[in-house]
Order: sequence, then structure tokens, then C-alpha cells
Amino acid sequence: MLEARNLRKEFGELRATDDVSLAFGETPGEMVFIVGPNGAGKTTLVNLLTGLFEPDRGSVVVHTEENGTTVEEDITGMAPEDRVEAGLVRSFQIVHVFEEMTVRENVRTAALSRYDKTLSMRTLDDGHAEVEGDVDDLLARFRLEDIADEVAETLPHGDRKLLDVAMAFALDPRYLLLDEPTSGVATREKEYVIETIVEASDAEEVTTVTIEHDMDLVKNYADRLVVLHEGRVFREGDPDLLENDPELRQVLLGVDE
Ligand SMILES: Nc1ncnc2c1ncn2[C@@H]1O[C@H](COP(=O)(O)OP(=O)(O)OP(=O)(O)O)[C@@H](O)[C@H]1O
Repeated sequence: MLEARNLRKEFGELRATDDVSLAFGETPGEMVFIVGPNGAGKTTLVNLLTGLFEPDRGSVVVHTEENGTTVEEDITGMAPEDRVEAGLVRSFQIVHVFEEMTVRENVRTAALSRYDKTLSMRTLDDGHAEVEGDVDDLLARFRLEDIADEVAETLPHGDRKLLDVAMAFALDPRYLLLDEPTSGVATREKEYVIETIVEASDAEEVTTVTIEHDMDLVKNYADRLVVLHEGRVFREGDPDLLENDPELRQVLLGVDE
């Protein structure tokens, strides 16, 4: 489980995150969506969880099962790259791929970065087969097999996004944080992108925390919903809240009921 405890982040006078306490992954593999109006503090929260920002108050804690007991690790001061080893991986709103490489080369590069500490010349042959096996699995999981030899920059945005998330998956996350994975993706491709991510996360029991503006996607795919408003948790719970809570609808959609 990944836990935010009383997180606060200020930019000058502005409190972008204010006393936010949340837990992700109490049910392993759950899909949590973070929603809220512009400026609510969604990206700031993800930046605090992944270590891009340091909180002014509060902490980030990872709970792990070891020999049947739960061990708590405070990762608040840990650098983002070290958090990857603690199982926390993120993908940004803007796709980060190697544009001139093929899809397969991109996924292989990400997979190798996980192995680079353990591969030596002596084990290269064994390691090679293992890496290529992982690459094939990831290509299949993210429905990228048929375009594995295409160059990344030539792909439609939906496939580029899936490649980006496949590369995040190559780092073997337990918690995957996604900042608007469907931003810039054509409407007809959005469901396909989210559905592929949901299937991959379910299969690997990866807990996914996703910022999303498209409420239809949230309704269809969220196991749980977190609504941020003015830096605070405004609501948390079942995605049905989107239908049944007039105050929430007002905050999100500006709809007066
Ligand atoms: N690095 C920064 N320096 C100063 N202010 C910032 C910084 N990052 C965010 N903010 C401010 O903090 C508030 C929350 O921003 P944040 O990007 O977290 O909101 P958001 O909910 O992700 O918004 P959006 O949906 O528009 O992406 C905003 O008022 C924003 O202007």
C-alpha cells in the first residue's frame, strides 16, 4: 500500500496541497482515478508521491509484506529514481519515448534499465533471453506486437501513449501513477488506451493512480474515485458519486442542481 499522510505543499501564498491523507492499493491492483477542476492540486499530489516535489509537511509511506508482517517505509526524502526501486513508477502527461527508435527498441531500452545492475558480461546470454522474453510479453500486453518495428515518431498518439505506459511497466511497478494518459488522444481511441492499461494493471496486480478529466472514462473504469478541490480531498469513494452527489457535480462540472 502507498500512503500519503497529511501532505502539504505551498507555492508562496498558495497552498496547492493541503492536509491530504490517502491510501492506494489496500486492494492490490485497484484503479484509482484522481479528478478535480483545473488547479485543484492533482499534478502536485502526484509530484509529491513520486518525489518530484518535497512536501512542506506530511510524509509518503510504502507498506510492504515481509514474512507475513507489514513493514512501513517512509520514502518522503527519497529521490524519484530510488522510488522506482520501491515500486513507484510514473508516466507524464507528455509522452516520453525515444522518437527515432522502433517500438521494440523503446521497450527493450526500458526493460534493460531494470536489469542493468544485475547483468554482467558473464550472464549476458541468459540475461538477453530473459529481457527479450519480457519485451515480447510487454508488446503483447499493450497490443503493440503488430507495430513493434514501426518508428515511434510515426505512430498515432494513442499507440505512443500505450508505448509510454508499456515502458513504465517495464520497470516492474507496484504503483503506477499516470498523469492524464488520454490527453491529446483522439476520442475514438481513448477507451482503447484506458482499457489496455486496465487489463495490463489487472493482470499484473499493479495499483494504478490516474489523473483524468474525461468523466465517462472515470465512470466506466474507476474502482475508486478521489476528488480534489482547492488542494484538499473533497470526496473519496465509489465512482457512483459522480451521478449521485449534486455538490460534487457542481464542483466538477459547474452544474447547479
Ligand atoms: N511549480 C509551481 N510553482 C508555482 N505554482 C504552482 C506550481 N505547480 C503548481 N502550481 C499551482 O498550484 C495549483 C495546483 O496546480 P496543479 O497543477 O497541481 O493542479 P491540477 O489539479 O493538476 O490542474 P490541471 O487540471 O489544470 O492540470 C495551481 O494553482 C498551480 O498554478
